[in-house]
Amino acid sequence: MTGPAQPSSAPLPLSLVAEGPLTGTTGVPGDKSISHRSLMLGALAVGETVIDGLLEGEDVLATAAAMRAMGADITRRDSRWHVHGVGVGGLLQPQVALDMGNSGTSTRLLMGLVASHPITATFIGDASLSRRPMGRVIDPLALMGARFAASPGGRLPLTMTGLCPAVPLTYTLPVASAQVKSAVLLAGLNTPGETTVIEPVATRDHSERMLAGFGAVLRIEGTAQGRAITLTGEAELRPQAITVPGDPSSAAFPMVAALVVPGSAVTITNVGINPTRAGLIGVLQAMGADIAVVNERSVGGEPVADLVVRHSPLTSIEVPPDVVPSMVDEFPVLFVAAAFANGRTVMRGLDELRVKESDRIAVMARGLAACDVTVEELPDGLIVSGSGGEAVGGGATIATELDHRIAMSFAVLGLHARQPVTIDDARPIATSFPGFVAMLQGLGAR
Ligand SMILES: O=C(O)C1=C[C@@H](OP(=O)(O)O)[C@@H](O)[C@H](O)C1
Ligand SMILES: C=C(OP(=O)(O)O)C(=O)O
Repeated sequence: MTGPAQPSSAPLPLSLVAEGPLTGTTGVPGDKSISHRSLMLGALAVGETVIDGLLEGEDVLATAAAMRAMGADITRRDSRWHVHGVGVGGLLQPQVALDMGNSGTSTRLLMGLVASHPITATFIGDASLSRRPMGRVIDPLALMGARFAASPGGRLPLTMTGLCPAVPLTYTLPVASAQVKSAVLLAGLNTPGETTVIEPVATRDHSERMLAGFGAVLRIEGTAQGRAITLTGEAELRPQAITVPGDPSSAAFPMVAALVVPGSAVTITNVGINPTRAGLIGVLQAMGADIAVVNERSVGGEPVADLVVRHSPLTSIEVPPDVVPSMVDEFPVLFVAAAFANGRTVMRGLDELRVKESDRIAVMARGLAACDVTVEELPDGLIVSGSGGEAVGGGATIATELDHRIAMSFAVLGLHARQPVTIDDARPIATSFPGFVAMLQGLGAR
């Protein structure tokens, strides 16, 4: 098996500054979670699925390449993506290793798909992805009958062979993870009988919404153990026309930038506000942020709104741990907002941040300290003592550790720092937010 894929180009240092307020209106690229799922389900429907607003980031392009390698026909024409699927049960044996790049979502969801097809697939990824735990999906998928040869610690590179027909399963999630939930449900699509996932804590529900939209039979019940999602297997999916809303996890960056740069007023249009994703808005509002959620509507079965964000004095709070799943990817940039708040912002229950593209608690704690922000790292969180709205020290070069959210978070911190903040490598930003720098420049950053 091959080792982690290496980036081909040279590191790209980045430093952004704001010499005045950020102003204007911007959109953000399509939702990454929804984009992955639209390609995967389109690839399992017979007929043509057309996708508008797909995120053309590297993570989603890795999913597209893998679905092509397993038989789907996926093309981009007239700024739309056209997917001709193979039908549930129709995935072909890939002839090459599936290169997942930096993307945990691609890897874990595709492992679910492979698990109930009679094919063997090898998954590889970059150095960051090759450190991330896959045991959390291997465990339930092995119970369904898939076989695995993984690298030590249940990591990539790994090769797996699916079982067809697979064994239906009732599985209670041991970690709050939409990726694990989705992997089991996707495996259930080509499995006879009913597959049930019970989640003690609700996680993002894009898979459930989209499976229902494609015509799968799905039942969702509240139980004493949590939310139980039951999928009837051997499903037939009908192709769809999908419009992908803007990604709230990407909108988080201009949102926090506008809050912390004095005098700013920014409108972010077409942002997904699915309650299982929108936790950051409420947390920032509880800190005193002036964020108006306007023009609420529904796009492709998902709630969407425009966000009008004005520079605001922020006050520290203790963030309730039960909001964590609804904003799990937004904590790095919330740490940045906290760096400008008045007082100590306490954030706990963040164990999952340690197994993302980087250890996001440790990497953020180190970088903030290097920029003269006082932080206290906890085993499961971070306490940030803010500046009360003043510019932070800055003046550091941040190691982004192949983590797009670390890179973007420190780019935002640098917008209100006395000395420039330099990101050692901006290339990871392209995994989720191509156009990030141009977006901030459009609002007045330099
Ligand atoms: O299902 C998804 O699309 C995602 C789920 C989350 O991961 P976990 O399931 O590991 O919490 C999130 O961090 C990731 O960016 C996308
Ligand atoms: C954790 C993330 O993504 P993934 O797990 O798909 O790599 C993220 O986008 O912040």
